[in-house]
Amino acid sequence: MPGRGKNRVEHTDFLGERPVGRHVRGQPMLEINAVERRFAGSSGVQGVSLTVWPGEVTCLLGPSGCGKSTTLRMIAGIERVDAGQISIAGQVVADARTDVPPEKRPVGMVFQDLALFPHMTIAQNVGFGLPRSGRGAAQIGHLLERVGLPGHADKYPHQLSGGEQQRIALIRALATQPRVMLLDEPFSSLDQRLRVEMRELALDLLREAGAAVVLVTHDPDEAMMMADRIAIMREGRILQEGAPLDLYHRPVDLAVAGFLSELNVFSGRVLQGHVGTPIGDLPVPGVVEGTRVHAAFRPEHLAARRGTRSSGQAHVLRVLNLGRENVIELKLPGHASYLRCSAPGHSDLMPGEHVEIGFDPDKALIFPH
Ligand SMILES: Nc1ncnc2c1ncn2[C@@H]1O[C@H](COP(=O)(O)OP(=O)(O)OP(=O)(O)O)[C@@H](O)[C@H]1O
Repeated sequence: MPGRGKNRVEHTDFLGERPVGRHVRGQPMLEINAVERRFAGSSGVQGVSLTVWPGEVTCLLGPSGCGKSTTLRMIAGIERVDAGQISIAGQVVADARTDVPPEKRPVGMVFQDLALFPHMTIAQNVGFGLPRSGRGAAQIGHLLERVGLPGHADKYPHQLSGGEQQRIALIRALATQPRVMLLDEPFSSLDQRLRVEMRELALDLLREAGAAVVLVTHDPDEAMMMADRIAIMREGRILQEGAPLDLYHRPVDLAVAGFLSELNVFSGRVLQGHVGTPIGDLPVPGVVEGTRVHAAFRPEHLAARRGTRSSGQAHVLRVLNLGRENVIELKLPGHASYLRCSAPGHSDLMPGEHVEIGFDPDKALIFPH
C-alpha cells in the first residue's frame, strides 16, 4: 500500500518463515473507522480510527478513563458502536446497521481478570470452543508445549501459579485461531520478572498465530517493548498514532511526549532564535520570534557532570540506583520543581554535590504554548 512503508516494522512469524505486518502486501485484518460510543457525563470514545495488519501489535496507551477498554469492547462486540464502522478481515462486524454478536466474531480476548473456568481441567480450558475432534486434542497438546506446560493438562487452574494461569488464558484465547486478539492489561497482575517473560512469550505466540493484536496498557515501557504501533488516547480520542520510536522522538505535543517517559519541561519566549532556560540557551531554529514555547528533555537527554560550588547550576537531591542506570534528581536554585536525569549505574554522584547540566539541543522537544 503506497505510503505505508514509511513507518514499517519488519518482522517474521515465530519460526522466522512467514513475514507478517503492514509491510506485507495484503489486506489489513482489523479496520476501525471513526467509531463513537457516547455515555452520559463522559467522553466515551469519539471518532477513533485504527488499522491493524496480521501479525502486528497496536497498543492503546492512555490514562484511566480515556476510552481504551470501550474501544476493545466495541471490537469484541460487547459494546455497540454509536457511529463509525469496524471490519475484520474485510467483513463489516459493526456499523449503524450491523452488530455481529461477540461469539460470531473471530476475536480472542485476554483480560487481566479473565479467570479460567475453575471446574475444568487445563486441557478442557484450552479446548473450550474447539471441536471435540482428534485435531482439537493435538492442538491443545501443541499449545501446552509451546508455553512450557505440557505436563499440566489434567490439573485444575487452582493448582497453577498466577503466571502459569496467564499463559493458559493466552493459549485458550489463541486456540480458536482468532483473526484479532484483544489484550486488556493482561500482564499487570504479574511480578516484574514474570511480566517480562510473558510479554516475550506472548509476542512470539501472537506473531506465530498471525493475529492482529490490540493491546491496552497504562505502562509506556510495555507499549514501547511490545507494539509495532502505539495509539495514545486521551478523553476518547487518539492524540497520535505511529511507530513507537516516531512517537518517542517526534511527539505532536507535550501531552503525548509526557506519556512515554518523564519530562523536564522549561517555558520561555523565543528571542533571536533561542529560548533561555535555567540550564542554558537553547537554539530553536525555525520558530517565530516572540513565540512562547515549552522546551522538554527526557531524562536520558540531560547529563549531570560534577561541578564546583561556583560552576554548578544545580545540586543533587537524590540518587536512585536502579542497577544498570541511576536516576538523579537535581534541584535548580530558585525553582520549585526538580529535574530528573539518568546516568550510568557506575556514576558516583552523591546527594548534595554541585553539578553542571549538559544537553544535546537536537534532543530537545519544542512545543508552542
Ligand atoms: N457502560 C458505561 N456507562 C457509562 N459510562 C461508561 C461505561 N463504560 C465506560 N464508561 C465511561 O467511558 C469512559 C471510558 O471508559 P474506559 O473503560 O473505556 O476507559 P479506559 O481508558 O479503559 O480506563 P481504565 O484504564 O481505567 O480501564 C470513562 O469515563 C467511563 O467512565
